[in-house]
Amino acid sequence: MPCEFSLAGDSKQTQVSIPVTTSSTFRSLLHLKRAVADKFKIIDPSTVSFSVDGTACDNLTSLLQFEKPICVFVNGRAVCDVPGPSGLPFLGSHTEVYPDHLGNHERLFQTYGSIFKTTVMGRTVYHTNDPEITAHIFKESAFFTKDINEAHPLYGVKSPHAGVFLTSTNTPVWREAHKFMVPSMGPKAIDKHIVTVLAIVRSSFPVFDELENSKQAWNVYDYMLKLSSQIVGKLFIDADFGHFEAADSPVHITVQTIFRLLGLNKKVTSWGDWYAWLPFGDSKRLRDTWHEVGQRVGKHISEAKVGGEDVPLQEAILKTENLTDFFFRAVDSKGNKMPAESRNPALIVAVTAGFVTTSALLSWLLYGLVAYEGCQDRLLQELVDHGMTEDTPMSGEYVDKLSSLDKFLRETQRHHTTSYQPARTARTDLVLPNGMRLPAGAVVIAEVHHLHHNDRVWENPTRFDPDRWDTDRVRDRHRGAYIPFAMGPRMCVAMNFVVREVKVILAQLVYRYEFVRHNAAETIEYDPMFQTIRPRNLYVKTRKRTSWPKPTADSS
Ligand code: HEM
Repeated sequence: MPCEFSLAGDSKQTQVSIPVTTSSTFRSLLHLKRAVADKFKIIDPSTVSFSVDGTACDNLTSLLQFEKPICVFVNGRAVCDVPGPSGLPFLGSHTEVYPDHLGNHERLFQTYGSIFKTTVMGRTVYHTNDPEITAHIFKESAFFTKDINEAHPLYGVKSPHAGVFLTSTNTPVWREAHKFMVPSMGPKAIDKHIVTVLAIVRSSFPVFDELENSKQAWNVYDYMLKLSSQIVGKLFIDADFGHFEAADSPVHITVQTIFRLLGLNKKVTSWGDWYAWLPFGDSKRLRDTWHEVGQRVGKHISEAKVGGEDVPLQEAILKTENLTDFFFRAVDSKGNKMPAESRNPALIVAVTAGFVTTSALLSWLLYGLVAYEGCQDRLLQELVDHGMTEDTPMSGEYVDKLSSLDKFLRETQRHHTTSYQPARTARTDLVLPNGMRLPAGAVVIAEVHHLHHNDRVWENPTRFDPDRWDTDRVRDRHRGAYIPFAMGPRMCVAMNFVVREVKVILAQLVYRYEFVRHNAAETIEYDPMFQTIRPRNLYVKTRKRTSWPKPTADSS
C-alpha cells in the first residue's frame, strides 16, 4: 500500500506516493525521511518531520498505517521562499547593495536572516552566511555544482577553455585542466616554488631600503601587488616583470591589464548579465581587456623557457623549468597532455588568480602588523625564538613550527578575508536545510566575509584575536564556517602553496623591518569595485632593524 505525502507550504499542493510493500520497507524513521527527502528534493533528510491530522508524529508504524496524506515539514516548518529586498523598479536591489557591498550585505543579513536574495535587472542571486548551507553548496552533488550561468559573478569572464576557475564543473575541460593543475601546486611543487618565493622577496629588500632612506611612506597594496605578481609571473610564465629594479619601477603592463580586468568584471557583473553584452562603455572595455590579457600573457608564454621531452605528470614538477614548461611537457598515465586549447587560458587564470588574491592578503597581513598592538612584536619574538637569521633557508619544516604566525594568518584571513564571492548553482528545484526553497539555476554566493563574521559561530567577530584559534569553540566550528579558499572539489588548488608563501614573505619582512602605520588617522577603505577585498589607502613606513629581542628563556 502506498503512503501519501504532501509538503507543507508547497503552493502546488503536490502529493507524492511512496510504496510500502512490506512492513520492513523502512527499517527506521530515518529511512522513511530519506525516501521522502528524495521525492521532494530536500537536501538534508534529517531536517524532515511529519504531521498527521495536525499533530507531529515520529512513530514509524503509525505513519505507515496512516491512510490520509501525511504533511511534511522541513526544519519544523512549512517550506517558504527566500526573502529579500523588493528593490526599485528596473534597477532592483542594486542601490541596496552598492557601493558598500560589505556593509550593506551585513545589514541585509541582519534584516532577512542567514540567506536572502537580491535581484538586479531581473537577475536574482542568493547570498548566505550560514555554514551549513555553505557546506552543501560546495559539495558538487546532485543539488549543486559550479555552473557559471548568467547570474553567476564570474559570468563576465567565463571561459570555455580555461578549465579551472572560469569553467563550469560539468565539462570535460575542467576535469582535464584540473588534473594537471593540482600537481603543479602539490607538496613537491611547493618545496620547489618556495625557493623562488624566497629569492624574490629578498630581491625586494633594496627597494624597501631605498624607500626608507628617502623617508617615503608607501602604498601597501601597490607594493604587495608588485611582489605577488613578480612571484606568480616567474613561477607560471617565466616572466620577469622587473618590479624591484628600483623603488619607482612601474607595475608591468601585463599586471596592470589584469588588474583593470578584475575591476571591470566586478563593475559589470554588479549590474547583471545583460549589461555585460552592451556594445559600449565598461562592458565593451571588459571584453577588450579580456582579449588584451590573452594577448599579453600569451606573449610571455611564447617566450617562456620550454623544451625537452615529455615527462610523466607525477614527476614533471621536478623535471620542468617553470609551470608553462610543466603544462607543455607533463603527460598523464594514459599518455594525455594538457589539452592545447586549455594551456594558455589555464595559465592566464593561474597568474590572475595567483596575484590578485595574494596581493590583497599580504596587504591585510601588513595592516594587521601596524593596526593590532603587539602582533608585530609577537611574530618577531617567535622568529628569534626559532633561531632565525638573515640567511635562514625558510623550509616548510621551519615555517610550520611558527604557531603565532599561523594564528595571525588564520585570523587575518577570517577578519580581513579577501573574498571572491565564490558561488554555486542549484541543479534542480530544492529545499534547503532551513526549509527555504531554491529554484533550479539559482546562484548561491557564500559570502565569505559574512560567514567569517557570523556571531552565531564566532565570539566577538569584529575583534581581531589570533588567540581565538586556540579555543575549543573555534576548533569545533562547523566545517563551512571558515572558508578563505572555498571548499569542496572546486576550492583553491593553491591553498597549501599560498599559506607557505605568505608565511615565508611575512617572516622575511618582519625579521628585517619594523612596520609603522603612516596615515594612522585615516580610516582604511576597501575598494568596493574590485573582485577581491583590498585596502586602497594603507600607507606604511619601514625602519630597518638593527637589533632584535633576546630569545625567551624557554625557547632553546
Ligand atoms: C590569498 C590567496 C588566494 C586565495 C584567498 C584564493 C581563493 C580561492 C577561492 C575562494 C577559490 C574558489 C573560487 C570559486 O569557487 O569560484 C579559488 C580557486 C582557485 N584558485 Fe585560488 N586563491 C588564492 C591564491 C591562488 C594562487 C596563488 C593560485 C595559483 C595557482 C590560485 C589558483 C586557483 C585556481 C586555479 C582555482 C580554481 C580551481 C578550480 O576551478 O577547480 N589561487 N581560490
